[in-house]
Order: sequence, then structure tokens, then C-alpha cells
Amino acid sequence: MLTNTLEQTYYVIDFDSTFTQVEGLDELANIALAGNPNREKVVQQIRELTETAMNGDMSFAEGLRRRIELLQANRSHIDVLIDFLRTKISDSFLRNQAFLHDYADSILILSSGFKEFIVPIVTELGIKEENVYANTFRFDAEDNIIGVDNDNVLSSDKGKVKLLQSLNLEGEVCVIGDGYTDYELRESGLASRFYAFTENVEREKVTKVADHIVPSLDEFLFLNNLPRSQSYPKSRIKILLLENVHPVAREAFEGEGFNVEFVKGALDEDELIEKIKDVTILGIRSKTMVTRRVLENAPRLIAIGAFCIGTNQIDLKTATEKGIAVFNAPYSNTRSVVELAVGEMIMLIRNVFPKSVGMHAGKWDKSANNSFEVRGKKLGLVGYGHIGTQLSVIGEALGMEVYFYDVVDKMPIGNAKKLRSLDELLQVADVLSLHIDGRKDNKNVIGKREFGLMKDGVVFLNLARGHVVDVEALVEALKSGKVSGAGLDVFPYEPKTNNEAFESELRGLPNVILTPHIGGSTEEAQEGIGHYVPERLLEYVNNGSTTGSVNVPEVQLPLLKGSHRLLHVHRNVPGILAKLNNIFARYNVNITGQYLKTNDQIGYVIMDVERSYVDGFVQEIKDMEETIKFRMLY
Ligand SMILES: NC(=O)C1=CN([C@@H]2O[C@H](COP(=O)(O)OP(=O)(O)OC[C@H]3O[C@@H](n4cnc5c(N)ncnc54)[C@H](O)[C@@H]3O)[C@@H](O)[C@H]2O)C=CC1
Ligand SMILES: O=C(O)C(=O)COP(=O)(O)O
Repeated sequence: MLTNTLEQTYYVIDFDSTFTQVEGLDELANIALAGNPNREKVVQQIRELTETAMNGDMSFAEGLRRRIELLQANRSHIDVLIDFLRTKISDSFLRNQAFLHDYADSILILSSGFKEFIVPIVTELGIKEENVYANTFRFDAEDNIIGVDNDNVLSSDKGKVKLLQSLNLEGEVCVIGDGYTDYELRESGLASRFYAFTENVEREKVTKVADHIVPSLDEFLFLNNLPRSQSYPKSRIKILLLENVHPVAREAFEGEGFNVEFVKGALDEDELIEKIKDVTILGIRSKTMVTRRVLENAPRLIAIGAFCIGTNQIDLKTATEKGIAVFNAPYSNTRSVVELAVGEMIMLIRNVFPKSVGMHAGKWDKSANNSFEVRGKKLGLVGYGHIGTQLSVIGEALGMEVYFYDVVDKMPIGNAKKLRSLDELLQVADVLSLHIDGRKDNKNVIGKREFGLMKDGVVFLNLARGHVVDVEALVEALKSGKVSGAGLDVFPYEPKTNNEAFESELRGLPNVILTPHIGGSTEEAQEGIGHYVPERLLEYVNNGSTTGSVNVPEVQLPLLKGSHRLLHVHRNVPGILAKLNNIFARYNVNITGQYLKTNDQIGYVIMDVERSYVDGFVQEIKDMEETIKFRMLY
């Protein structure tokens, strides 16, 4: 029995597609009809009836009667269903079991589904069996389901309203559900608020009439200031993913309840400025330019994930100044770039592409002229980082002599020879491949003078960044025969989407392989990046760790247990820690852990404190003039 007091608030929660991700009856049909050739058709009919009834477009009783008729299930199928439903409990309900448990006296499950499968599921999460209001099946002597208990008002039209009426609750009633019948409780005046729950399904007819739309139980608990597992609901945190990053990235964020917007192409500066206003995490690849203007219009942005290697498209200095942590995937597509470079190098030195083009036009040109092996040739690598060193290993395995030049002193791998200047390298290489990063200073590293220093007939590869080569000089070198073949994957201007044409003087030149910036575009690389970058971003958002950040000092933090964690990014000036400690001392706050790392622009201090403190303490930290970004986790 429910104890009614005047101040009491009741939380009436729907089961199907709210408490669980699925509709129980649809799934029961799916199980019961396993092996039946008409299974898909019948399940589909049942789903349509469920949807029609949920939208309020058919009388509920009629829909239920027709669904039971189609079902052909028995008691053993229900046991299978229960096991299945255990794996389909909505994520935000699983996260907030403490609330379900602690507020069990005030929580009612009100469902037009069936107690036989609802009770075992909800009671495991702390709900009281006596607070579950649902239909029950009728069985025959062989345990086949033959109907429903028609005496239960829930089996009739407006059943939920009738049932709630009969409970005669005194106090406030809020309803959480995904269906129109849940809204009818509010419409009838029996409930004072209706929260359309959209974690699993979103029905326009329902959200349109709701007092609030809650994408998760966390959001409901936040709005009502109730105890919850997330200090700030993740459904309120917007993540913008651009440039068609791998779907596993989207799943990683959505699985944790974040609000994700996914865009296939890149955005230009103005489009991004428009979109980024309420974005907390931005995911991009190499194309999206994150300029100072963009960052100045991103008040909520705390992190950027570059789902690639290069970060030259991001204004890192401004990002750091604003305490925005940038992460990338430093080696997830290294191998893919190297394989493409190896393939192109062999194709170019053998003159394969012109022969192939000729063959397509019917020209049989069997000759060895201008076709060479790579074995014994000198491979020159400009930039000896992750990609350069990998290519060094494979080049040697192909029998090439490897030479490299890097602005930083790098250890040669295998028999590779380090050269002291770019000029020296240009003069020895038979095949020259660029693997430098896209920093501004690298603009036109290879221009007219550099082509002039190269051997006649050199094979030239650029899979690094378009602006590092002067294209006009390259075209001239190709036309004059100085460069006998070139493989180009990157260009000073690259189309924003696949719908834009590629314009370049390089088009139509023989023995030039042009590829649309696909060095890192393999299934393997993209999936690897799709896992790696969200892991770094989630660690930062959930725990404060900055492992792998390219601009914020790296700190690997222990998991947060029992304390509140304050994350403070500040301008790196002397005396910050003393100032902070002074505030702690004045407010008598007990610190359970403290970490500090700095770089030349900013400092990142993390303080774990005991939960009991007064709010003024937090405000004082926020108000410090050196504070750039401040957030709290608990
Ligand atoms: N085509 C594509 O799809 C891809 C292109 N890339 C590009 O390749 C670049 C290199 O990638 P990683 O090897 O992973 O980077 P990395 O950072 O490991 O290596 C870059 C190396 O170049 C050196 N360097 C920079 N400027 C130089 C210069 N002017 N002369 C000589 N050495 C110089 C650096 O000291 C460093 O050792 C990335 O920054 C990115 O721009 C990366 C992945 C895919
Ligand atoms: O990883 C990089 O730096 C690349 O250039 C690959 O970029 P993408 O992911 O293809 O836009």
C-alpha cells in the first residue's frame, strides 16, 4: 500500500521503451515465433499495432487484443524474454539505481505491458513489487497465452488514467514515459507534469505535448534536483562530430548518454561559428579549420578531438589560451599512409599508370623503357617521425637505401642514414617522400630551388600537407621531366565535400597519381581512430585526465572515489598554488589529492576535496583573475 502524505511527490514511470529500451510484447513475439517462416511479417504487424496504439491512433484495448491474437506465445517464452530484457534496461536507469532504490516508496511503474515480465526486471533495480501496475496474461492448461485479464482496467481504453484515478494519490504526480497514453495522465489532470522520455524512442506527437523532453533519466533527476549519478546530465552536453568520423566514435559518446550531432562533411568558418555556440566537445578531421574566431565563439567548448594525426588545422595557441584541451590520434593511420606511399612509389617508378591509361584506350605498349625496380634505389625521407620511420623500415625491406632529414635529431632505424640538411637529401634521393607536419613554417618547404637540386627523373611523393609544396614549381618540374612521376594525396586547397570538384594544374599530367587525401582513409585506421580519440576525450570529460593532449599538460589521474574533483586551468603565472591553498585554508576545505602540471602558457591543477564544503569556496576559485576554465566532477 502506498502511504500518501500531502508533501509527497510520486514518480510514475512507464516500462516499455522507457525503463527498457524495447517493447516487451514485440520482443515476446520475436522469441515465440523463432523458426516460424512468417515471423518477420507477424512481428512487424505487432510492432505496427504497438506504434499505432502508442501514438494514440487506435483504441488501446483493440490494439492489445489484436497483438495477443498474433502472439502465439507460452510461459517458457516469457522466461527467455526476461533474460533478454535484463540486457535491455535503459542505460540511464542502470546508472541511477540508487535513486530507484532510495525513492522506491514514491516510484510507481504504470504500464500497459505485463507483470509477468515487468516485475522481475524492475524489482531487481529496487522497485517495489506492490508498486507495479500492469496487465496480466491469461494462460490455458498448457501454459499458452490466450488472452489478458479483462478485469484489469489497464487492458481497457484510457486504462492508465483509470488506474491512476483509482489510486487516489494525494500529492504531486509526475509522469515519465514515451507514449501518448503516458501524456493522457497529465491531460486528465491526475498528474501535474509529463516528461517525454526520448532515450529510446522519440514520438513527435508525444514530445509536442510534453512539459519537458528528457533524453535520459539523468536529465529528469537534474531538473528535479534529485540524487543522481551524473553531476551534470550528459544529455545536456553537446558533442559535434564533423567530417564523417567512424560510427564507433558516435556510439562511444551516445552510449554514455551525450547529445551527439553528426555531420558528414566539413564546415566552413561561419557555419562552424553558428553551430559551435553550445558545443562542449568538437570532433573534426584534417579539413575543418578551427580558427581563433571559431574559438572565440565557443564559450562552452572544453575539448577538441582531431580524428587524425595532423593538428595544424587548429589554432593551438588560442585553444591553449582558452584552456581547451586538444587531442589527436598520433599513430592510428600511420601504417595506412605508409602502405599508400609504398604502392605509389612502385607504380610511379615502373610508369604503370600511363601504361594503364594507354591500355584502357586500346594501346599495347610493351617495353622496359623508363621502368625500374625500387631495389637498390635511394629513398629520401623528409621528416623522420612516425610515418617517416615506418616507411624507412619497409623501404629497407624492399632493398632500398634509406636517407632522411629531420629538423629534430632522430635515431636512424636499421641502416637508414641521417643527413645534415635538406639540400643534401634532395641531391641523393631517387625517390623523395615528404612526411613533415603542417606547421605554418613548413609552407613551400619544397619549391623551385629545391626541385632544382633534385636528381633528374626523381620520383616525388607528398602525402603530408598540400601547402608544404609549391604546386606551380612542381608542375614545372613535372613538365620539364625533372620529376619523372609524382604521387600527391594532399593539396593547398581541398574540396570541402565529395560534391565539390577538384581544380588543379596537376590534373591531366602523365605519371601523376592524384588521390583525394585518402592516406589515412582505410577501414582499419578509421575504426582505430574512432575508438582512440573518444577514449581520450571521455577520460578528460569524465575524470580530468589529459593523457595524449597536444596542448594541455598531461596528467593521468586516479579514478574519482568518494571525493569531489575540482579541475582548474589557469594562466601560468607565479603563485597560483599558494592562492588556491589560501582559499582552501580559509574555507577549511580538506584536500584528499592534488596534482599540478604546467606548460609555458597554462597550468592545470586538479584538487580532490572532501564533499563537505560551502559553495562560496568554489565561487572564489572561479573568480580568481588567473582562472581560464573551471569545472567540477563528482
Ligand atoms: N595523407 C594523409 O592522409 C595523412 C597525412 N598525414 C600528415 O603526415 C604528417 C606526418 O605524420 P607523422 O609522421 O605521424 O608526424 P610526426 O610528428 O611523428 O613526424 C613529423 C616529423 O617531421 C619533422 N619535421 C617537421 N618539419 C620539418 C621540416 N621542415 N624538415 C624536416 N623535418 C621536419 C618533425 O620533426 C617530425 O619528426 C602529419 O603531420 C600529417 O600532416 C598524416 C596522416 C595521414
Ligand atoms: O591524419 C592526418 O593528419 C590526415 O591528414 C588524415 O586526415 P583525414 O582524417 O583523412 O582528414
